[in-house]
Amino acid sequence: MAGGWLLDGQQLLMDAIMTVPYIAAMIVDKQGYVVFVNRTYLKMLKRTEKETLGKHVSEITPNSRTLEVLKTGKAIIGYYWPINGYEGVASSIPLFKKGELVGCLAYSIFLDVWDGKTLMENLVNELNVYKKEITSLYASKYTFDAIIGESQALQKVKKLACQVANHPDTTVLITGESGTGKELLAHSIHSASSRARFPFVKVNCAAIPDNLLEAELFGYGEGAYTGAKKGGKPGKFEVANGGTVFLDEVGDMSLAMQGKLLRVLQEKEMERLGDNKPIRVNVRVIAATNRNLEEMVEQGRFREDLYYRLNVVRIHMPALRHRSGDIPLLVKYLLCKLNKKLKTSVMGVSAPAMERIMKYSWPGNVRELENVLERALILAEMSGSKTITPEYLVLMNDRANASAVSFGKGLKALTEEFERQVIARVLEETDYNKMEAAIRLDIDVSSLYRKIKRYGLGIGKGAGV
Ligand SMILES: Nc1ncnc2c1ncn2[C@@H]1O[C@H](COP(=O)(O)OP(=O)(O)OP(=O)(O)O)[C@@H](O)[C@H]1O
Repeated sequence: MAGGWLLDGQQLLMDAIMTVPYIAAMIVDKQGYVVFVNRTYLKMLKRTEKETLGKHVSEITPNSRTLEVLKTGKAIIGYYWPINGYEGVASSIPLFKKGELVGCLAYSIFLDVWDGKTLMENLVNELNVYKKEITSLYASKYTFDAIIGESQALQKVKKLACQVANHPDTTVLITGESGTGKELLAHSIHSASSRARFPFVKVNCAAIPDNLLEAELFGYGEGAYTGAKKGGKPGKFEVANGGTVFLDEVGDMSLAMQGKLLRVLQEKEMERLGDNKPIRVNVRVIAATNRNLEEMVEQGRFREDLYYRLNVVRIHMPALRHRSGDIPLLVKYLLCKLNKKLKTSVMGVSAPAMERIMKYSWPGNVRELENVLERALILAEMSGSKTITPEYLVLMNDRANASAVSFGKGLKALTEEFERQVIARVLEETDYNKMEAAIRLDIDVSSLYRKIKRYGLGIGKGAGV
């Protein structure tokens, strides 16, 4: 079909173009007579090859700008090209041989015709597969059934959470001590809401340094900084589109980041870093903190306007010591869960061990209970016991012990004892990450190191102090 003046390489290219289903392509010679036309073009023209080859371009497609190109020798890229009821974007490119203009290539991409449609469908299907994968990657892991406890306090929490689940746009603030199940509750709210088939994306605001947190939340554009990924990177707000963003430890966000978050919550729109294209944000925000936000607002450490934006529905997770009636149920549930995880078969807890568990104050709440039981279970299994007895329970600040220790001690010694226990607990909870522990304790890292040395707490992972 091509004219005889084409080079071998060009011939190969033309053969390829000939078979591409969604590109309409035509070549005319320098006078404007058709010397090449592909199948897609013929379908659009509703002509046969015989009726087209050798005809003048003005007769075949009067809206083409090919003749202009033949006159000027300059390419015209991306012009509007209506033909036979279709609308396309065409380009006309001059062809030269040994510096002399020999013709013009005109082509247009039509995605709404024939195989182009199939291509589009394939792309959409592929996109849906990726969307599904992202959703399952970020699927919420828990429902309300996973929240164990029948105390009145917990029932109240679950009832309120169920109600708010039915309002998928309402921002929720979950407060409570560390380990009380705030994240568990956030997952459950998402799972019970109409956003459940979209992602649940968690961001730990305390664990990420400020300069990285912004990119984590909002993503960055291609040219945001040297070495930025091609095409940029979506932030968690974009990934969660349609679903829920869970901002854990929101009280640990810097004031600067608080301002940026507030803007997104107010305008429901954000921009990637280094990119000024606005992106619509359709997510529910659930924030959680173990800090006293009211106090932080008073001290100027938390923005009042953001506080009100987050505090639309407030759910407080009660501390375990305030609902000790839930402990037996939790122990039963956790033993079952841990036996499965550790492939052990420790069946129960002796009455004296349960008494000790019930008396303990559980400063680390359910997380601490789970950790203590895990250790006890391993110790019991190692000793061949099927029951957890008091000697397998390693408790940090047993109330009974605390009062024994406190008896006859001065305030300074008691304060130090308390400080030691708190630091030990936070270190354990943060997996001995000193940076994170220092942030949680609200002291600087150097003084944390001094205290670790002083109290002999240099145990655990990375504790090279
Ligand atoms: N009511 C509960 N029933 C069963 N498991 C629970 C319950 N509450 C908490 N847990 C378990 O305790 C652990 C800690 O819970 P979670 O991470 O939700 O607490 P959190 O309040 O978000 O803690 P932090 O403030 O430290 O992030 C998890 O393993 C969770 O599954």
